[in-house]
Amino acid sequence: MSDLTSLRERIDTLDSTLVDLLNERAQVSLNIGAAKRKATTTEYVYNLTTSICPFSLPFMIPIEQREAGEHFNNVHCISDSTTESKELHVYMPGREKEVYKKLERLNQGPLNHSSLHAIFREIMSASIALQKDVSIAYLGPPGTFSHQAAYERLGDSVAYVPVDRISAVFEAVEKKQTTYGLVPFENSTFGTVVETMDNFVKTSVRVRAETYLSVHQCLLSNSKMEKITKVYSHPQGLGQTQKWLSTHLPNAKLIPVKSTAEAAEQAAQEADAAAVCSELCSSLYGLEIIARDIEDAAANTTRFLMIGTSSDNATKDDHTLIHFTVDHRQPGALADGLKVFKDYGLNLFKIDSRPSGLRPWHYVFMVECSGHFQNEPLQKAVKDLEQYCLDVVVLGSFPNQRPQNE
Ligand SMILES: O=C(O)C(=O)C[C@]1(C(=O)O)C=C[C@@H](O)C=C1
Repeated sequence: MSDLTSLRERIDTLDSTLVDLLNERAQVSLNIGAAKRKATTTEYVYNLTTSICPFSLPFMIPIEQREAGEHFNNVHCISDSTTESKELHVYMPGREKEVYKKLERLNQGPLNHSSLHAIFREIMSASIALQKDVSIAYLGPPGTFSHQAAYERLGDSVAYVPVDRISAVFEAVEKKQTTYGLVPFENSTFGTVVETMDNFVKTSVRVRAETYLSVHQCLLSNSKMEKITKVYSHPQGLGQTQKWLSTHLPNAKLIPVKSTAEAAEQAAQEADAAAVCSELCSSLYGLEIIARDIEDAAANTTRFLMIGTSSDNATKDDHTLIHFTVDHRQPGALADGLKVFKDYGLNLFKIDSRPSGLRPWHYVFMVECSGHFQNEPLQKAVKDLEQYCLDVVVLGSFPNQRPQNE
C-alpha cells in the first residue's frame, strides 16, 4: 500500500470519529436547548410574581410620554424579568468567548488558532440552528461590512436578512421579524456612526454582543482610473478613504449612499463610476478591483453591536451602554453624573452626545463603562446617576471582545 493510500485511510477513520463526536456534541446542544426552554418558562413565572430587580420599571417609556416631559427621573433597567424572559436565547456571547479561549489553551497545533476558531464558529453556528431558527438583520445589500461582521459572528447556519437602513435593523428586532440585528457602532478612523446612536436613543432593543472587523476598503469600477468621475460609498467609506481619494481622484464627485454594497450596485450600472467598498463586492456585483487597501489608516477597524431583545448574563469582563439626559437646571449635573462611575470603580470607555430631539441645545449622553447591569456596582451607580438626570436608560451589557493588542 502506498503512503498516500494509508494516510488517506487514517483520515477516513478520523473523519468517521469526528462525525460521531460532532453528532454527540450536537445532541448535547439539543439538550441544552431543552434545558434553556425549561428554565425560561420557570424564570418567567418566577419573575412575574417577584421583584428581584431593584429597577423593575418598564424598560422604555413610549416616545410620546418623553416628548410630553413625562420622563423625569425614570430609570429603566434591563432585567431578566417579564416579557424578555419569555424568549429562548440561543446565542450566548459570554459562553462562546469562554469556548474560544479554552480552545486556544488546548490547541497545540499544527492547526493555527484562527483555523480552529473558524471550525468552531461553524460548529456553534450549527448548534445554534439546532436549538432554534435564528435570523439576523444587517445593513444590506449583501457584501457590506455589516454582512461580513455578522457572518464572522454567527456562521453559515443562520439566516441573514439585508435591510436598506440602519433604522430598519432596529425595527426588524423590535418587531421580532428577526432574532438579532447587527449595527455599525464606531470606526477607528472615522468615529461614531451617528445614525446608530440616534436609533439607540429611541429604541427598546438591548445590546447583546460586540464584534470588531478589520476593514479594508477597495476602489471598484468597470472604468479605467483616469476615466472615473464619480465615486459612490457610504459616508463612513468616503470618510475612511478621504486622503486617498483626494490624492488619486481629486476631481471626482463623491456621492454618499446608504451602504458600501449599494455603492457597488450603483457603480456597476453607470459608466465612469466607482465605489469604495469591500473586495467581496467585486464578485457580487461584477466590478473590477482598481485599488486595494485604500483606507487612510492602516489599522482601520469597525466595531459593531449585535442587538436583540435582551443581553446575555454577566461574565468576568463586560461593558455596559447607558444613555441619559441631565437636568440642565442643576449646575454641574453632568460632572456629578459622570463621577458616580468613578465612585463605584467603573471605568468609562466612551462618551458621546447627541441632540435629544426634545428641544434645541438639549442633549442625550451615551456612555460605555465597565461592568454588567446584573452586578451591584453598576446597579448602584445607575441609581446614583438618577439623582442628576431626567432619564437614564441602560441599553445592555455585553462581553468585552476588544482585540487584545488594542
Ligand atoms: O452553552 C450554550 O448555551 C449553548 O447553547 C451551546 C453553544 C455551543 O454549541 O457550544 C451554542 C451556542 C451558544 O452561542 C453557545 C454555546
